[in-house]
Amino acid sequence: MRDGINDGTGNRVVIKVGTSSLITRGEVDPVKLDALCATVSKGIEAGLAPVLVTSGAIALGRTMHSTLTQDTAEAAQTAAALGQGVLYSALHARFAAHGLETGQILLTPRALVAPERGGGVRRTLDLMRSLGMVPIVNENDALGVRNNDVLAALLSGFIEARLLLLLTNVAGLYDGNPLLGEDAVRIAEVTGPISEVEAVAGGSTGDSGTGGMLVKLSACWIATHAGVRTVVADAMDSTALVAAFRGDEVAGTVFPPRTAHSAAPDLGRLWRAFRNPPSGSVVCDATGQQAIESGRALLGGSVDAVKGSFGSGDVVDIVGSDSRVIARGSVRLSSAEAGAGGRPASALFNHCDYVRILEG
Ligand SMILES: N[C@@H](CCC(=O)OP(=O)(O)O)C(=O)O
Repeated sequence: MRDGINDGTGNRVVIKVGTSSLITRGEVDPVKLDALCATVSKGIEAGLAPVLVTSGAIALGRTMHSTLTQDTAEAAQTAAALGQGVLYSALHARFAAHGLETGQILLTPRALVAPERGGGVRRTLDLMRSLGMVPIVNENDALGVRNNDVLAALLSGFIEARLLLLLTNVAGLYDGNPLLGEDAVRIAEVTGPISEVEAVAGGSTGDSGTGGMLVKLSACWIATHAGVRTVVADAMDSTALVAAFRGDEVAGTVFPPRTAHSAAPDLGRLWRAFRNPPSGSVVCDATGQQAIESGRALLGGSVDAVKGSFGSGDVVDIVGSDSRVIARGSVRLSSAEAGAGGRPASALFNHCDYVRILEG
């Protein structure tokens, strides 16, 4: 039963807040933090059970040591090691002032996509929820700095959330960059083909987080293909959570689920297919298209053309002869191997490791 606001399972929501919506000039911003506390408090008053995913550790840590401004993975990881404690103590103290008890969980995508690792995470979240605590999640950056939007999307599928709310410093997806004063129009709802939406977002660098809007879309595709409604909204709008949950008008962008909610979405497959924007594409013939539509292996013999340059393990689109993207996945063969002209007989994807693209 997923319909009632207070039915025990249907009230779960994941709220992700980006660096730009918590940190100003290298410090936790009290005004932004209060806006987040107000969002969460209003959600709890309305009967929701929020899990928070917050960024900001790297930005905080970089200001603590001059060498940590370097653009290297280890500088970011060390900055996160310094900044995480400061970030969490600020969150813990301010939430406590709002009467909310919090607890910190550091995760990686792998902990959510591998069933043998997820049990402890699930039990921790369940107990925290039953004790009325707000879990505050961040990526365990020492194990690899990736992207918290994607982590939050995986978490929303993992807990079968009713809503993923991505809070940022622009109120949704625009067809330009409103922060640069461009005459940009907000897109209220995204139901069209994902490649068209990405083409719009590619020119929209409105969000100042690590990945910008294009990477945020990767998270939207993971969550909506796991059956979770996703909304991108302005972090300062503390009414957005409850409005988005109720399906009321929100000053943001709504991504309706692209599949019926599945009790056990294949999060590993969704992660591999959508963790990055695609590096290229393969155009397949009618036989290949039929194989994809029935979930079978796409053989090299069905590839008519290869576009872009990609390596084994990269994300690529599978395009039908009508130029429509029909699937996306983590490819086994590089672009050189797939397009060598010899039309290799072997499968392009390990274990049919692609996700069929579903329109909203
Ligand atoms: N774990 C990192 C998150 C990095 C990240 O994804 O940042 P953002 O794009 O601002 O959500 C941190 O706390 O800084």
